[in-house]
Amino acid sequence: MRNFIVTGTDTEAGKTYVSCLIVKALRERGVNAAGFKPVACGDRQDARLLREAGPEGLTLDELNPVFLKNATCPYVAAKLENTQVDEDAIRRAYEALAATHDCVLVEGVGGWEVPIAAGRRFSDMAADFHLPILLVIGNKLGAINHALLTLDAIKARGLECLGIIFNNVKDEWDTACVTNRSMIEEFSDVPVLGELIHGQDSLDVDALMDRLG
Ligand SMILES: Nc1ncnc2c1ncn2[C@@H]1O[C@H](COP(=O)(O)OP(=O)(O)OP(=O)(O)O)[C@@H](O)[C@H]1O
Ligand SMILES: C[C@H](N)[C@H](N)CCCCCC(=O)O
Ligand SMILES: [Mg+2]
Repeated sequence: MRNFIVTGTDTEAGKTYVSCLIVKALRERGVNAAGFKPVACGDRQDARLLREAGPEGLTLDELNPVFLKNATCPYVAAKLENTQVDEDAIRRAYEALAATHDCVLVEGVGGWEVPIAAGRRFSDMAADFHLPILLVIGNKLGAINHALLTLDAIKARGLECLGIIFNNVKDEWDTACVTNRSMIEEFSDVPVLGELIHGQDSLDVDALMDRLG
């Protein structure tokens, strides 16, 4: 099964929340899936949650090769520590995980165009991985713009967008939250592979698995 990258319309869109449900669901279907967090900023909670969802025995460092202490974009966080994001370390850790698992889910950091180094964005690193992309839309007023911009940016890099997961982070149903999905479906040709309500603790991954092949 193909590895893939999970990006989001923004930080806090629910990339980790959705990724953990996906890893769990794939593993329940017998796919030896594991989550990977190349870069964590501020804390390693994403990596801990992905480790909990995945196979036994992975260390945090195997699953999260770069951890920076400041809760900012990786480029700023690295500058504040007089260091740089070590993309070679990321690549080595990813290859090691990919060599021992059927499917590696790579969780991004913040949104698609987040700076990770001078002249480098997360999207540049994603393009170098050349993996298909799953977009998590944090459903709220403003998500349409963020989603269409992200989808256009993914396409502009010649990368495949597997599909969209609509994620209702909060238990709020204003007009925007109710109508956003129809707008995205009308203005984009990327399939919606699932929708999560607030607090949902399982995700049907059949449509995603079909897309992953
Ligand atoms: N469907 C949901 N139901 C309940 N809580 C949710 C849902 N989606 C996200 N959350 C919560 O919202 C917060 C942000 O979600 P999450 O950490 O997954 O975002 P993220 O996109 O991974 O952020 P980051 O850019 O920091 O990686 C978390 O506390 C998470 O538990
Ligand atoms: C620290 C936070 N949890 C994320 N990991 C990083 C978010 C970076 C956002 C940068 C930006 O788009 O302004
Ligand atoms: Mg996260």
